[in-house]
Amino acid sequence: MNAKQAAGYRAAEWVEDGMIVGLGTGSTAYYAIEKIGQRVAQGLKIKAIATSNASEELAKKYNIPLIRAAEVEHLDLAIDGADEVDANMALTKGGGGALLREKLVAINSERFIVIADHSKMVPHLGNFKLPIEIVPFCYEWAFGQLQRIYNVPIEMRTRDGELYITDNGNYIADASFGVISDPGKLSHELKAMTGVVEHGLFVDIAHTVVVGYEDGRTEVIEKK
Ligand SMILES: O=C(CO)[C@H](O)[C@H](O)COP(=O)(O)O
Repeated sequence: MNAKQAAGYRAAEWVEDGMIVGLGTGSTAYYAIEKIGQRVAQGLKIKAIATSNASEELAKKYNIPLIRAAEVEHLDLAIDGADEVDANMALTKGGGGALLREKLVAINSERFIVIADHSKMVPHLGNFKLPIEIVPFCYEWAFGQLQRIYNVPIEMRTRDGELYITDNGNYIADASFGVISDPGKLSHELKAMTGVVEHGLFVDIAHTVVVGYEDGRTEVIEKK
């Protein structure tokens, strides 16, 4: 058992028969999906929506029935990882590039459970580069605007020497803010920029955080 596995497995216990569940993305969400898959094999009856092509493949591997958004009005539960979790349960997400689908699923879930190994718990967001998803069309303009407004190091994400393309066909710029003193304000500012599709700040969205430790212990933090 490692810290990510401890958190993922613990969160999977919240899943109950009949639920519609959002499946997150990343190495911690992997364990939640694995445990849900094991429970499905034992007879648990749920339906799920995956937040990335990778998680969809994983769900298929574990025979977790997938459902389309048109078939449901909302989700009962979503479980997903995070890159940083601050003292107010605000998050940075999107290290794995799935932030847009992850946010869409999280805000449409009755309960959003974040799973994180203890290293993700921070006093303030900003040490982890903030992923900002931007449209490919004239992306240089949105990128330039971000640089001019915030005057912090920002780089276009690449993979194998090419610009990284999200599951939605967009690009990602990663911004090093250092300390984000007001995540709510920054979240609104970024959302208002033309060319920005979404960003990785999740403010007032998480209901529960499950923190995992190397010895297999977990700590559950509920929103006040
Ligand atoms: O937001 C995400 C993907 O877009 C992930 O949840 C986040 O990057 C954490 O990943 P991991 O569990 O692998 O540390």
